[in-house]
Amino acid sequence: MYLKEKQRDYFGTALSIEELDANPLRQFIKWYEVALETEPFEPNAVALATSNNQGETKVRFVLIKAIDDKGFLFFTNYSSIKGKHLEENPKASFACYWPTLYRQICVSGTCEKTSYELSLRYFRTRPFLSQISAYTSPQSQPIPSDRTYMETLFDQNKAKYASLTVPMPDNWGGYRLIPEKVEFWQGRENRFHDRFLYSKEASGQWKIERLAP
Ligand SMILES: Cc1cc2nc3c(=O)[nH]c(=O)nc-3n(C[C@H](O)[C@H](O)[C@H](O)COP(=O)(O)O)c2cc1C
Repeated sequence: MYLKEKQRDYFGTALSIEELDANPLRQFIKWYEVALETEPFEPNAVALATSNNQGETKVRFVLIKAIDDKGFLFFTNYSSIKGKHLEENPKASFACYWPTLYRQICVSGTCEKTSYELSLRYFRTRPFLSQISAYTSPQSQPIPSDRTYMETLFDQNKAKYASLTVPMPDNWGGYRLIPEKVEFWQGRENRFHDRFLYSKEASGQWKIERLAP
């Protein structure tokens, strides 16, 4: 059965090599700032793909919380499936799609854990109840099917830490995805898109190539 679609043509404006920043992280930020204005929800949501050393793969969404001069930062539970995958195989990719702009960005590279200090600094910026949630949840572990089990734990921890600092769990923190390839995709009319791929060369320089749509 074919799916009913809400298909549309893409009317993005031309993207040329001249307007691209030499650094893909800066180019990402340039596009992100536009997406912040046009996307109704969470332009920092990206589909993150990981795999283990058996070749099993999984993709799921995370929020990119920061970009520094090395890469893209997201935060999670290190005992989750992504955490276990990245322990075995630090290679990962993510893609984001900004429909209002007809734009996609695909990033692949290698993940490293952020420092304890950086993870803690971010953990402390989270609202109290989000800290309680991270503290309470053994993310991605099977738990009793009745939701009251987690809600009881949540309420107990909320009461326990009401006037205390919530400890950041030992297995919670950030990853930095250090890019090796970054592709900027601008949807154009008749599926005749503009695509530019940045590849990191051994010298550390970025090479930029146009790809066929
Ligand atoms: C829009 C969106 C953003 C999300 N952001 C995060 C995030 O930043 N960190 C996180 O651990 N999970 C986030 N999640 C939940 C993950 O998709 C996933 O369910 C969870 O991390 C467990 O994944 P894993 O077992 O594959 O590691 C988000 C989900 C959605 C839909």
